[in-house]
Amino acid sequence: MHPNALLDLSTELLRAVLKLDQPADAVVSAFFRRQGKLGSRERHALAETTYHVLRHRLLLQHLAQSGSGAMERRLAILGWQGTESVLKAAIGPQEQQWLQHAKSIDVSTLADKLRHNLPDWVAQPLRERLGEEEFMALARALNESAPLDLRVNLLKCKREEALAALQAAGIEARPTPYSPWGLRVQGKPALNRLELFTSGGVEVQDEGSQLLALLVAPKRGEMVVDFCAGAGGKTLALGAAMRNTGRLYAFDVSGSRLDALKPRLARSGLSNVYPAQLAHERDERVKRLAGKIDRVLVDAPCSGLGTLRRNPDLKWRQSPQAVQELRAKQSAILASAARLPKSGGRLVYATCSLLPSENEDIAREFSAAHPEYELLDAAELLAQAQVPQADTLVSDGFLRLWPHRHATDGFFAAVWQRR
Ligand SMILES: C[S@@+](CC[C@H](N)C(=O)[O-])C[C@H]1O[C@@H](n2cnc3c(N)ncnc32)[C@H](O)[C@@H]1O
Repeated sequence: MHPNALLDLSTELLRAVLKLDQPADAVVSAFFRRQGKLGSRERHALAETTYHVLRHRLLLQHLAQSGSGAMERRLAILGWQGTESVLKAAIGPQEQQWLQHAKSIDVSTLADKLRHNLPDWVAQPLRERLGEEEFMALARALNESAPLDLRVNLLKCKREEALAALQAAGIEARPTPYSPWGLRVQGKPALNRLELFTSGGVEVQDEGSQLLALLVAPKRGEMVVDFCAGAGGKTLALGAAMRNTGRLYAFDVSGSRLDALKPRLARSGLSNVYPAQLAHERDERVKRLAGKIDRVLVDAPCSGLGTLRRNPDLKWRQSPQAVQELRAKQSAILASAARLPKSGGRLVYATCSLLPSENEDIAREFSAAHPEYELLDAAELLAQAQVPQADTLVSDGFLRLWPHRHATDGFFAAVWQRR
């Protein structure tokens, strides 16, 4: 495609994504479906440019003020992630000059906000929690792309065998530092045609998600509920940890998400999973299982701010009001799910948020209202699950994963045992 046309498409895609009325990945996929003729390199350049602009939106909008032409074109030029020669061929001498000038600006001299590229309402609680230096390290890590992590399905193969199969396919990978099930792949190779993947030997799953399943630690033959199973990332890990025995209920209010679990379930070889759509968190089904369950995972709906490396649009699409509403939902789901565990059973509340308001605050409120639940130390549980350096993953007894410290998405988990 001619460079001019490619830059125009990049501008058009940015215009659609920056409306921020839908998730960026959905807008990008729909755009590529409409532009069927784009080659893989061109798609890569457009997608990376879009994500770069979303990540560095405050800085790039600031720099774009001095240019001329459509704002989205200026942003596409400033954020261009395709080859330099394509961009050069697509822009005129005036734009070239402006770009040179913008690139010569020393970002470290600019206002704080333009360096961390987070909205104030997100930056403030994180800065309070981490202090200035570590907050900036987190902001940098959140603006990088996430590595590709896999979970080895131990029902199908051992981690070393999966590693060898990847190597034989020319894919470099190494064991993840914390999860005994994980492999971190070099680059972003396509995996979906690989026999290891199609036969269910591996699933794509961030190491942090794997650690959540390790905290639930379900055993053979147990009754387990994954209360917010979605497309089943954690369900699959739990089912494999149960060695395909017992009964694992995968609940969710979203039928379409549960539908997305089905092909993954088929690949995984699991037959102990029972997906069920709930009308709401107080559905009759929950009442029927009250007091009968060994382990319950509540992977609650949340702001998703721990996944900004993958979903940078969330920082612009979420709001303090939305988080307030989510908090109410989180408390209601946790309170209802807490009816399920039997005496001695385990309850895990987890999010992929970084905000204390969706994490420690919810967990502490729950502890205060539920004396029948004893808070367990996540570090001890992870150590029992053979996770190395477990104490470095935990603060005040809660699992607290941070992209800048642990190279995982941001995750939180609290674990209780019913007395
Ligand atoms: C963080 S996502 C779950 C991700 C999933 N556990 C995984 O590992 O892929 C939260 C899920 O909660 C579901 N949800 C929202 N409200 C719910 C409710 N009242 N009861 C049960 N699930 C709910 C959403 O549909 C969404 O799939």
